Amino acid sequence: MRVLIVTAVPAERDAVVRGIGATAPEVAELPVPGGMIHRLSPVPPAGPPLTVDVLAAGVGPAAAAAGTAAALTAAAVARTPYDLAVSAGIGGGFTTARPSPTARPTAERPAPARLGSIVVADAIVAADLGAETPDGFTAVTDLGFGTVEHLPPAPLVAAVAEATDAVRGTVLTVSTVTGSAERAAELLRRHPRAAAEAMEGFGVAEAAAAQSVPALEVRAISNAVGPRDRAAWRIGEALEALTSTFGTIAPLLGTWTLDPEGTRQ
Ligand SMILES: O=C(O)c1cccc(C(=O)CC[C@H]2O[C@@H](n3cnc4c(=O)[nH]cnc43)[C@H](O)[C@@H]2O)c1
Repeated sequence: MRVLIVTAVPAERDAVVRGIGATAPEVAELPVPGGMIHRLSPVPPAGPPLTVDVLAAGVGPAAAAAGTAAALTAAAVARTPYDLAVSAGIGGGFTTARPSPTARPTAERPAPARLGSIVVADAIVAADLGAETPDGFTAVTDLGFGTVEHLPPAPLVAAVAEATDAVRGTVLTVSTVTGSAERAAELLRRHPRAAAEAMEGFGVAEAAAAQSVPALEVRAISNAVGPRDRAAWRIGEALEALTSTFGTIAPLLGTWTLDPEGTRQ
């Protein structure tokens, strides 16, 4: 089982590597076109050996897609394809339980994603891929092309969320970080199940889908989605949460396709 984890920046990559490295020392640094992979070999509780490669591919969906595609293609050409691609890093959390103070709470909304908590995406959604029209935002899919959503494997989402006590919900991918209460409310109105926002998940998932590789997104919440308040960011705490989460889930990443006897489904 081979897993590719893609972060935006080296600080996130190092946080993930520290977490996995607690039980599996880094074994190699390998160049791929445009980047450097850090390779680890955690021991899975069952099933075949596990190789986890971690790559910092840059900020934003385009850099994430380019880095992911390069790593996936290099592995496929070497006849050692990846079984899973994971977008990981810090993110903004939707910390309110409803789209606006006047909106009725719905059973659909995930729990609020508080600072330092973990969000696992059960849907990875491109939130600003579309067109502005007189009637408001229209997604590319409503214009008749492309896709705006990728769904990670449900058994893997459940296993990771249960092991880490994470919030499960939609993680939005945006090219512009939300900076106002109005924009946050608009995103929640369009995506009532949104738990977090970041800038890379859809890029990783789109590149993975192009090669029929499943994708997952894991975000540690560093700030609330909404009005800009740099003093309130908790990047250090979020990176620590990322480390602890990947220490916990690394072995699981190799087992989600196994049946109860430990053989591949
Ligand atoms: O300048 C700002 O107001 C601002 C607010 C939050 C984040 C940023 C970044 O430039 C970080 C981008 C980087 O981190 C991820 N991230 C973290 N928080 C968020 C967020 O609230 N919305 C979107 N992305 C976020 C993102 O995935 C990037 O890798 C600046």
